[in-house]
Amino acid sequence: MSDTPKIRLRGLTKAFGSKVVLDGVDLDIRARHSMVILGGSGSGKSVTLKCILGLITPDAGTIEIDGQDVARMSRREREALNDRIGMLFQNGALFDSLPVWENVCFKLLAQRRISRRAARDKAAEVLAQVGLAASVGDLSPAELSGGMQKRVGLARAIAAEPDIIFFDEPTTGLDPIMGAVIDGLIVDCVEKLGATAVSITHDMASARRIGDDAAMIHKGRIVWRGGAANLGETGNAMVDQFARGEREGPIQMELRK
Ligand SMILES: Nc1ncnc2c1ncn2[C@@H]1O[C@H](COP(=O)(O)OP(=O)(O)OP(=O)(O)O)[C@@H](O)[C@H]1O
Repeated sequence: MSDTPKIRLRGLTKAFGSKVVLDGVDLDIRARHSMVILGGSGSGKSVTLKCILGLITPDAGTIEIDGQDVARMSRREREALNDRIGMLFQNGALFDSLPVWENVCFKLLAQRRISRRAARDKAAEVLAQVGLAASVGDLSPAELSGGMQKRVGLARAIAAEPDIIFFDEPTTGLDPIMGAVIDGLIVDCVEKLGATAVSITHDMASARRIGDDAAMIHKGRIVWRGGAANLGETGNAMVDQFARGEREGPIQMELRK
């Protein structure tokens, strides 16, 4: 079973009206590895993630997690799977009505896996991992800077020690040093927690730091897959143009409809 990918996508297709966004996405994501998904704006990265998360139902194709087709799961099985998934949303997506510590331990509290007293201690511990003082736990998310909100979002994503973690633009809006700190935490999630990480990023330095594997999506299809370390020098003209941010190359900017 060790060769079974953590996540296996085959022929994933999704259209919104007449607009085909995913056009047969095939992708294997290795267990306990970090995969970075690259692609231009509007290429279908977030829609792919939302399909895996069960937030969007694909029109066709299969999604297998640990070899199990998610479309065939009972509601209870799907819920159990979701409990094993952590997600860092692009904007943090914190609940403003709850203090930071409750945000961090939201899932553990909702599942009654932890008492409120223990949750405060757990929140302090996880906040320290992302470089925030325990006192931040008593603040409201509205009182935090964007970068702090991002770190709290990361703390929330890892607090329940998930098996799979999705990161949507984890370093956007952070200063370069904090970006490197967050990258280090993502690597730790994989190396220390044994999680499988899937990240969407436009930050190539970050992609090289956090990724074992990388895949590029273009016009709703995976057009390349390889190691993340050599992004920019892969020999694939499309990937290298994208990774180097060059205007000239096979990818032409299209007017957005
Ligand atoms: N719920 C939806 N209804 C209609 N169209 C949608 C919906 N979600 C996404 N789209 C469209 O699907 C296309 C792909 O969107 P997606 O969010 O996956 O892009 P992306 O690759 O993540 O881009 P970016 O890097 O800009 O975030 C876009 O054209 C978007 O407008």
